[in-house]
Amino acid sequence: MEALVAEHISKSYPGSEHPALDNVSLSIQQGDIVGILGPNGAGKTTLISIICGLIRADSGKVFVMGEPNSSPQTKYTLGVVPQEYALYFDMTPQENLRYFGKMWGIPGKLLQERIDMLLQVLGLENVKNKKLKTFSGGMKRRINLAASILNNPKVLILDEPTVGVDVQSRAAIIDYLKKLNREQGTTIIYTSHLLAEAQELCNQVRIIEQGKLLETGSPDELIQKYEAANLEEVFLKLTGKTIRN
Ligand SMILES: Nc1ncnc2c1ncn2[C@@H]1O[C@H](COP(=O)(O)OP(=O)(O)OP(=O)(O)O)[C@@H](O)[C@H]1O
Repeated sequence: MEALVAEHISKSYPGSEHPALDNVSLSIQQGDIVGILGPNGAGKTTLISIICGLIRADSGKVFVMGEPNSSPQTKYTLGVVPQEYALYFDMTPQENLRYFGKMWGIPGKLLQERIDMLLQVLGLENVKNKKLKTFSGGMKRRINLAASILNNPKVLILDEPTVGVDVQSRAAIIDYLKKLNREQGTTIIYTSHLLAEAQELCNQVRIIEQGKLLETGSPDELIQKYEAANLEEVFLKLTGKTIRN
């Protein structure tokens, strides 16, 4: 079954010359780890925001686990880790996670077990009683991730989760995403412009540029198709540009 289907999504922001998304369709199978890859401004955040229902597309439809993304069910099946922190900096990791857990209606004992597990696997045990305002960006990202997965979503979407984080946090995040996928079968969809990281993490990638979906496939399929050494080279052959230009 498909975890996510997006059909013919288009979106133009008022006043901009080019559409942010131009007729993008995606189909993502349950249990996949999918990288939505493209340079800055490609339309990744816009696409994710539409999938999550944060902004409206001009046209097109999105289904999550077979249900329209506007259905109340989606609140429980879809988890989102935004680029910005949705956290309280005057509270500790424990307090933040308890707050979010209560919001989800997770019963107290189960909630504490989940919080303890997440703090441990994300390497935050030793700072669990310190206020977030003293934390590095990478540590805040890890708590952002923990807050978004407390509710055990079937589909998890992350917007550039490893950008600007320290090496240790990056490894903790990547390892945890792999574990979540392996052990719970969580479908993981993440945006990135880090092609080497995506090549290592993802079994499927979608390449977007200037609002258009350019390629779909596994990293190996695309590397073969473009006779490339890696995904960086696939992107170069596909667009004539490096991803950072
Ligand atoms: N609120 C907005 N108003 C007007 N234009 C916007 C808005 N948000 C994004 N855009 C434009 O839409 C296009 C796609 O932006 P988007 O943020 O979706 O790309 P992105 O791939 O996520 O890039 P980044 O990696 O920089 O976040 C860009 O040209 C951007 O300037």
